[in-house]
Amino acid sequence: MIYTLTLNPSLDYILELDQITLGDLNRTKNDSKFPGGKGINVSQVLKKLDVNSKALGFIGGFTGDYIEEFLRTLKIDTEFVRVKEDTRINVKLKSMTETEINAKGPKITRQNYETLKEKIRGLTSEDILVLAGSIPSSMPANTYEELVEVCKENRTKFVVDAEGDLLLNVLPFQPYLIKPNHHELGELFNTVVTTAEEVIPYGRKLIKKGARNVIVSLAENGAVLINQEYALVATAPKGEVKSSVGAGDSMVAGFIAMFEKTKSVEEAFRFSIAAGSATAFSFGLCTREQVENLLPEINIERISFKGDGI
Ligand SMILES: Nc1ncnc2c1ncn2[C@@H]1O[C@H](COP(=O)(O)OP(=O)(O)O)[C@@H](O)[C@H]1O
Ligand SMILES: O=P(O)(O)OC[C@H]1O[C@](O)(COP(=O)(O)O)[C@@H](O)[C@@H]1O
Repeated sequence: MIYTLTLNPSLDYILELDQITLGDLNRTKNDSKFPGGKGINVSQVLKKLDVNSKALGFIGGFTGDYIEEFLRTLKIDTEFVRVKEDTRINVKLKSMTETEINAKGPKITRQNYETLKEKIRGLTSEDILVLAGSIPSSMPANTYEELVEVCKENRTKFVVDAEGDLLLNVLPFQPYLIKPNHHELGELFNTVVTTAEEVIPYGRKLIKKGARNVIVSLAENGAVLINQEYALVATAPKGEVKSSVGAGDSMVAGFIAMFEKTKSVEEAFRFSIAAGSATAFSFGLCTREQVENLLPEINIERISFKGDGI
């Protein structure tokens, strides 16, 4: 079974405006609400790709009710731990550029955390856990390390999509896949990386630290997959971006869905890019049909590291 873990779910509130003036009254052209948070998005895209998963994490208040109800109508299994405060609302401003304001999230008590941890202890070597997104600020900074340690003990394969130290600190536990975007990769090494060529050496450093596969996404410039043996450099399809919220999460879901089916890293990678772009070209998340239509537009070049050391 695939489990997704969203410690900090969100109700994403997407506001479209022609332009935004700070300090002034602004009115929207369109607005929409989506249940979000990285793991929840992964579960939703998996479902669209006909793959079942169970969503775990913390949920609270009226925003939490909305998310649970939404997932129920999509027939996505959930086993959330209820918390007292409301699940956060993340504001996404879309005008000439995209601006995001992600809230810090509700208070999580020690007891809430223990209840969640008990669920993670129940996973086995047959399961995959996707740990995705930020952690509420009331939780200890080493939360992900503690959880992946449990995975390691139970030989549960795990995938991590998180930023900064949250990501760096899980690497010694050998995540099967991590997916920083190029900004996040640069921040890990106090530098700026923009091209596939610049990404590869830093991606290899993450492999050296323990990751099995690294996908670095480059938005409209595609993505690079790096592992011990090779790098795959892929282009992204061209299209009109409606909202790129959830594009990265769609990549993670696309990779897992196709890898489970074919066990081919290259096919899974191609599918993951198509899923990311299909979401960027939609309001909300991609559909299977949109993903399949984009597959022929993706070119992948393989660079072998044989005899190159790491
Ligand atoms: N403007 C775009 N045009 C085409 N594809 C895009 C665009 N933006 C995002 N994507 C697709 O979504 C993937 C993830 O996007 P990115 O913005 O890098 O990740 P994240 O959402 O994690 O920040 C990219 O690798 C690409 O396949
Ligand atoms: O947990 P974080 O890092 O605050 O991110 C949460 C946000 O990420 C999202 O899951 C989108 O992520 P991506 O655009 O990286 O795929 C939103 O739905 C949500 O608002």
